[in-house]
Amino acid sequence: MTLPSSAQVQALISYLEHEVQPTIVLDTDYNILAANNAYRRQFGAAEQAPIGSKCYRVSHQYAVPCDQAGEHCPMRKASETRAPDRVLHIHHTPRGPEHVDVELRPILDEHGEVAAYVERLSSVTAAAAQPQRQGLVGRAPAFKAALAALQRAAPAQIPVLLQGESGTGKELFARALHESSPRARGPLVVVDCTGLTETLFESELFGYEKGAFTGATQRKIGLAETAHGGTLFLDEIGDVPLAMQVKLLRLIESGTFRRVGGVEPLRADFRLVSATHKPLAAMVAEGSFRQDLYYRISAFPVHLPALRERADDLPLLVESLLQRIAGNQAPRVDDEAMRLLAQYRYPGNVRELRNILERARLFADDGVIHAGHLPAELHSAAAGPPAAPGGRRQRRDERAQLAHALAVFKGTRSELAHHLGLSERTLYRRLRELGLA
Ligand SMILES: Nc1ncnc2c1ncn2[C@@H]1O[C@H](COP(=O)(O)OP(=O)(O)OP(=O)(O)O)[C@@H](O)[C@H]1O
Repeated sequence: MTLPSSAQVQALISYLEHEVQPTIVLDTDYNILAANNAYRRQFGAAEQAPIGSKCYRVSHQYAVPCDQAGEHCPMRKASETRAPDRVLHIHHTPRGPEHVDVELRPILDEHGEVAAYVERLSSVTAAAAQPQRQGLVGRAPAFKAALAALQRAAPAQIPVLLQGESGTGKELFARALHESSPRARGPLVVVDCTGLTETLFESELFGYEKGAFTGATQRKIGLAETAHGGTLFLDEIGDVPLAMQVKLLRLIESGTFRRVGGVEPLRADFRLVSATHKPLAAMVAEGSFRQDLYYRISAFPVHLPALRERADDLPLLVESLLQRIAGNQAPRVDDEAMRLLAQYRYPGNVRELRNILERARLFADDGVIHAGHLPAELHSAAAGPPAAPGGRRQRRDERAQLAHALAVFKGTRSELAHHLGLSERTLYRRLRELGLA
């Protein structure tokens, strides 16, 4: 393989020097040949370019290329396809580990062989890979897949559907998507579609004119109008009454609506993000959700993993949540307590973990959370048979955990739901599904 002549490399480097995005030039053996000004500022140690170093050593502190360390290597793929590749990696940076969007382009020589690569990097601000006091944190593969999807969807206008169990961070993801989009300066308007009657839903979403109904003493602007120039987030869209779904469809398709009691068609320009924990496709099949609306809202579906699907993230989440709950007084978690936390299956996901930690830290007089500070269901989960993959075993575990919580919890169902990090409705649904109601 011929390397580009040094004059060619120099021309390329001088072209890239003033690119605003951090960029490096690599040879085919993973050596960094050059790094531009933006790279030195953002990723260079003491603003120095790591010329001559291997990229996997600099970015990952690996001794071998990424693909030999179990990660996707964009260079390997681009050398096979001779086409650009883009991946989300966790890079070692002067600020600690960070999610980085890596875009790699092969430079071909006159024989069509790859002679060098240009790699552009951008720090992902939507989520952190190290403990953080706010926003999304995570680094497990299932979390990275959801984050990579968010990165792809954010710059576009495409409607996004976030699907995940209660407490998986759907609202936090919607916020991150909005903040990473070109509409970040516009409003993010959250509509909770749960428990709204038809009339209430319509007046909330579209607003009403003065005198539209008894009590409408003045005009009210609806949430769709408020979202103009920003993002409209319809949380729990599976709960929208059938009769309202057609009006919602019209709003989404044409961007137009009428205030209740109004005649004038109005227009709102927003980006639509929806979320649900419900199986919308199955609801379409049984006729409780409109198929046309489903296709409209689900152009870009994103699966948000349950906490048990991203068990590697537990220590990172525990540390972040404790910082959020207790600030500088955040307690430590001892090994036995961490072992119990790691074995539990969290039907209420991150919200349930947060509630468990919020309670446990009130017992941590010596600044350490011990196993005895954790609720009974975590102890019984640890005493049970080891969890094995597979739906039936998982269902059995969840059933045992919920049955135990029901038996030992002293408060009301609504307090139990809060304790488990579930909404009351979700708790009732789970109990019904698991035959415990
Ligand atoms: N990846 C994450 N990193 C940090 N915190 C998280 C993460 N995911 C969820 N949380 C926290 O868990 C709690 C629940 O998150 P959120 O309300 O976004 O979930 P949800 O899926 O919208 O829940 P629901 O379906 O019940 O409305 C919040 O306190 C949120 O900050």
